[in-house]
Amino acid sequence: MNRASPDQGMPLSHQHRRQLLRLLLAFTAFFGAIFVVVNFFAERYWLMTIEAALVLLVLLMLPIVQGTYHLRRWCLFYLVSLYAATIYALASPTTSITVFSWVMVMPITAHLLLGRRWGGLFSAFYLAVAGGLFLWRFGTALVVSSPGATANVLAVTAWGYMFSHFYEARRESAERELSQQALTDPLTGLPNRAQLEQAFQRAAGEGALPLSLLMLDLDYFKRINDAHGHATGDAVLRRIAETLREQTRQQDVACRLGGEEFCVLLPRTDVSQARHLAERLRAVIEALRCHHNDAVLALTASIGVACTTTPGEQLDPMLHIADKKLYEAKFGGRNRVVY
Ligand SMILES: Nc1nc2c(ncn2[C@@H]2O[C@H](COP(=O)(O)OP(=O)(O)OP(=O)(O)O)[C@@H](O)[C@H]2O)c(=O)[nH]1
Repeated sequence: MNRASPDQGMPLSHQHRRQLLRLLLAFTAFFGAIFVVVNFFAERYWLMTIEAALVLLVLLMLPIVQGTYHLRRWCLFYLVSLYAATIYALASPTTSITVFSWVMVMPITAHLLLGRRWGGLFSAFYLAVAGGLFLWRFGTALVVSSPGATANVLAVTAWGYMFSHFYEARRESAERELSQQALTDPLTGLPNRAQLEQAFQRAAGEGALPLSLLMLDLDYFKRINDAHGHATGDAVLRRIAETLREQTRQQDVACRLGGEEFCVLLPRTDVSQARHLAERLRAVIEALRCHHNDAVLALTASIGVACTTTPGEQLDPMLHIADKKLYEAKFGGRNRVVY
């Protein structure tokens, strides 16, 4: 059986982070190997061993992160390993002051891998430790004697931190907004077909059986558009959406499939409960009084009901059945429920 991609159904950033982590692992292996050699000739054997261990670790991680479903854990593991190795290098009395240049890239790395909140916390912790180690190794005398150099280093580090923090905050909110737009019908604000698919997978995954589905289509909607204009038709669709929201339970998912066709997913609902709700919806829609100028628009809906008790059921066959029942309702004279 084909395994689904580990990024399927995840935010886009998940896929980006996977690629970024792989790139970082390759970089770490490459530069780590260089430092193993450098430290060997500098006779810093402990540091050389730690760097060799880091190289080995990242090489082992490379194939794992490609298919893991626990990407966040691996990002954390990588960062902790990188932090530990570099902190050891910062603390080693024999390394040069330039080893502290690594500190500047850590906030960017942590933010891009872990996001605004955890990336921010991780980098703040790392910067505090690195600052402490710097003072411990070189004392305040160096800071006082070269204020220009100190200001440069502090400014670049703070710059990197603020830039990545702000960038991640904006990126996260843009991603939230985009995914909300991609899952919502703009006219009615109801979930769209893509969100129905997700809700169905979730309900099926949780074993919320029996699972029912109502397919609802307004009758002779074209006549409303033709007689009163498209804007009135839109207002009617929004009113129907409101009615569906009011009449359904919190766990139900009412969505607009397109045109004047709606669907309601009913987890843990058997066919008789679903039929009951469908009859109620039909009656409420029939009793709705939508006003246009001085006219009162008469609305009715036909509803098809499908229900499953089978674990692992898919959305498409259920939609197909509900659609067939809806067609029977239309064919049988409209303003009725068929189950
Ligand atoms: N106002 C408005 N009309 C829409 C929208 N989407 C589709 N429609 C219209 O919905 C109408 C659907 O017409 P039909 O498919 O013939 O259905 P109907 O008139 O409801 O007839 P039956 O379903 O057979 O009862 C068409 O006139 C479409 O232009 C929309 O977003 N807004």
